[in-house]
Amino acid sequence: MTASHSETPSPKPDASTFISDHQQVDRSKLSQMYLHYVETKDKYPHAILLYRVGDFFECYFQDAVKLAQELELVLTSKQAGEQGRVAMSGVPHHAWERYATLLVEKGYAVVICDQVEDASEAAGRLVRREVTRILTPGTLLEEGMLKSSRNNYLAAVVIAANHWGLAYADISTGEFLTTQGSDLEHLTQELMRLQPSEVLVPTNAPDLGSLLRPGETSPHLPQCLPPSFCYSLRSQVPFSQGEARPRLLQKFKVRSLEGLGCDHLPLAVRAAGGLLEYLEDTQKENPVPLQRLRSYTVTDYLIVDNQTRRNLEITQTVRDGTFHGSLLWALDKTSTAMGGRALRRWLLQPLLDIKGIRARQDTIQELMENTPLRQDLRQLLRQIYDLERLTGRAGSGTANARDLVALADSLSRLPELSSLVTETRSPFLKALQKVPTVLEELAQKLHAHLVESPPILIKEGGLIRPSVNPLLDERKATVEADQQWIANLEVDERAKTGISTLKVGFNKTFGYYISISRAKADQVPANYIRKQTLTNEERYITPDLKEREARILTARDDLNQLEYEIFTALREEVAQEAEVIRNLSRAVAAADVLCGLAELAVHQGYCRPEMLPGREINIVDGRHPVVEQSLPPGFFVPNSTQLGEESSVISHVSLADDQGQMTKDIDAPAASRRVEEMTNDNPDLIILTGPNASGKSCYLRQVGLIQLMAQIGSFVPARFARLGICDRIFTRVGAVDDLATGQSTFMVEMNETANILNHATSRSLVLLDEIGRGTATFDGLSIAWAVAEYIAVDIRARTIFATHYHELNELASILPNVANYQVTVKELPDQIIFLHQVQPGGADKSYGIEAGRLAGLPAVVIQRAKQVMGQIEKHSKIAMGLQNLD
Ligand SMILES: Nc1ncnc2c1ncn2[C@@H]1O[C@H](COP(=O)(O)OP(=O)(O)OP(=O)(O)O)[C@@H](O)[C@H]1O
Repeated sequence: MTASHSETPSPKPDASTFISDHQQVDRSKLSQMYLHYVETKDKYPHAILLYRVGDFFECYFQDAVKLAQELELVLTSKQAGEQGRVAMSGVPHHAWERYATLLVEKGYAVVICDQVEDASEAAGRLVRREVTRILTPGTLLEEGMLKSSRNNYLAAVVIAANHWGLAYADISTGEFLTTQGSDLEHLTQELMRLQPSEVLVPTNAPDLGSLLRPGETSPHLPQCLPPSFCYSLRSQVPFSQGEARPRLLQKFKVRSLEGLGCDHLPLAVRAAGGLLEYLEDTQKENPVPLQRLRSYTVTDYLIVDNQTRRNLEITQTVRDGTFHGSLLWALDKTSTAMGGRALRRWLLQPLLDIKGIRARQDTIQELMENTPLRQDLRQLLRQIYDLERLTGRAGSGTANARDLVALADSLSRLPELSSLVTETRSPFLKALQKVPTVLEELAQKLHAHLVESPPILIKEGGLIRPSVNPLLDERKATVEADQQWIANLEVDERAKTGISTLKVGFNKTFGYYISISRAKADQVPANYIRKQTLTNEERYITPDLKEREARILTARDDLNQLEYEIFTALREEVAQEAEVIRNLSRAVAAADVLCGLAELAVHQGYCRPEMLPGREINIVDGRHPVVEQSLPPGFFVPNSTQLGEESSVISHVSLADDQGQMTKDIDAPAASRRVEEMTNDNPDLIILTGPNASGKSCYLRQVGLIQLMAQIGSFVPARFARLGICDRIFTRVGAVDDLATGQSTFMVEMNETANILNHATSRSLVLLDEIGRGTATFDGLSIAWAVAEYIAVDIRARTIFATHYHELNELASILPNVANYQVTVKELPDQIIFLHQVQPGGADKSYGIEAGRLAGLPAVVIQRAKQVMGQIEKHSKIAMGLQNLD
């Protein structure tokens, strides 16, 4: 490796000594190769062009500068003909995937221009080079570039006034969906759920084709699109109805879009058509097989906004963003990569449909009751590789022989899987009963053709078994005979010359040669022609040897070529069956998720929640699914929850308090009428108090997680649960300053709270962990009070409101659908013991001063704090004070 390609940080290059803009060169003065480079670069102005030169992929001009900066490589220069020196940096060719992955992760598109013939074939002329691959963040297929546990989505959006269309595809698995809606907030939430690696946006920007990296802005990007994604600016044309529609019809070979369920969804169609055109444009070399387009409606699923997904730590923890410690971590007992991805999708898109939920529950129950079946299935599933992605690679022509062997191994497990589920009731398991014969035959054929452990490279032979193809066998025999001749040569020549150390060797430059130590050089026969002198040896060739060599190399090339052709034909056969394989893969993935959830339910002692259309949330002895798993067995203290039961509605509870004045004072006659009908035995809103670290947040999240788990069809960590379906789960927990947008903690908190108040319904679950802490105490308390009152009276969302403002406990005295609960502690003279038990009643004091005392604040400060506290409390009877308002 030359110093120019080493991975040490680049010293500041002297840019005056070379050209670093390909537009500025006089092309007539460029040598042939550089001319080809700049012409190729013209076609891909927005991507980084990696150009194969011998053992390296090199970049020149501006790309060289970018590559060196981004990957901390040395930036140097190279003579490019009469034009002079141009900026250059590069990476070793065998490691291109690693470097390209880093670039793509940073939001760049990468174009690979490879040598498509051997330098020796070029015989003096310019080696033929072609663009073999275009990599963008949303169009990856290479195994090493993708995370097996999650989908890699490419999305496309079309926005027209307040309406939007969104299509997305994972080209590695073939999934392709589209939807549209009329609330831009839903579009943002959908994008946040999908976390696409790349989003296509039709614009009339002058720099079409450019890729905005996360955080980069453009006036052409609609405001509602979150800045955290990569955006590809595309022309409007393929996103027009006139182009999108026929493109979809042609792609899926249908006469009308009705069959795809999107006939009535013009924006969804436009987004899907635009996405398809992008794939056709960027994947010309390797067209990817996509599954049939499906359409869906965002509001058919439980809406979990990004904030809530984050706060409930569904796929990663808030503190350090790790998978370990997330809900997915606690629930994932899947055995296949496909199952792992499906579970993630389920968690990010829980259901509203009770029938769908119950079908999943029934399967889990069946698998829990039938332990041998569950265990056999899991055992077998573990032997199934990532069929979805293997098929994708076969379809796009990027699979190697090992991929096909893995695919064949997996396909040949399917009949066993099918025989396990012959007696099952669940439709999810029944879907595995029928394995199409064509797949069994395909597996047999792949096994019969390919050797058991083929090499990674597919153009260098060693892939195909004997007796598959007579011509191949013949060529193999010739090559073997020639190789034997070479092997015998060493023995023969030793005998002939009497030189016992004589060896026959091979290298790329000289081909076969005879090596003799220099000390014996005088004994060399006359027909030996000296080719090279090394310190201790001389290397010779003979006319015979060269003649043989030419034959061997040609025969081997022919052999390898034939093997390659047989292999690509097999790969093509797999691609033909992509749809059948993927349909079955989906069934395997779902069965895997349900098996895993059943296993989890058995081992963690989960119960089957009874799912109802109403508003009730009744959890007996619920546990936090993640915290429970992080503590030693039996350490987690279970707690119950009772919220929003409709059956308990009674009609004669007056809003008036003991003094009989409140109905008038709240000044909300309509609301008060509704409130009159409720009881706080089954409240809508719980005010939860308790000292720091007593377990308020944990309890709050536990309720949210149980509800969410129930709506993906899972069993839940509780002794008993009866749960009404929620339309949305909202959370607000202690915010951190949002430095990126320059918003203060308090503004973030207020924005989040406003979002909840504007969108929650009586079917929503709202979890509030402190409101109003980021401002002056009285402002904060007043806002917290008003928010709680609004949610309880106007929205009637089922809510748990954890707070240190124990003044909020007074709300329960005036609103019958509010109840106070506290997390209990035991106070000893010099410590507080956390019992983690949630019990009815409000904490009568906050423990802040107590905590200060235990932390060692001077006694006089503590004493004074208590006096101040006493004074404040005298004046803070809020409910009574409100009575005096007009
Ligand atoms: N039910 C429980 N059983 C056992 N341990 C628990 C339980 N609930 C909480 N804990 C433990 O107590 C710790 C503190 O809990 P949590 O963060 O919920 O307290 P908090 O009351 O919200 O505190 P703060 O008011 O400071 O935010 C948790 O990390 C957890 O380990």
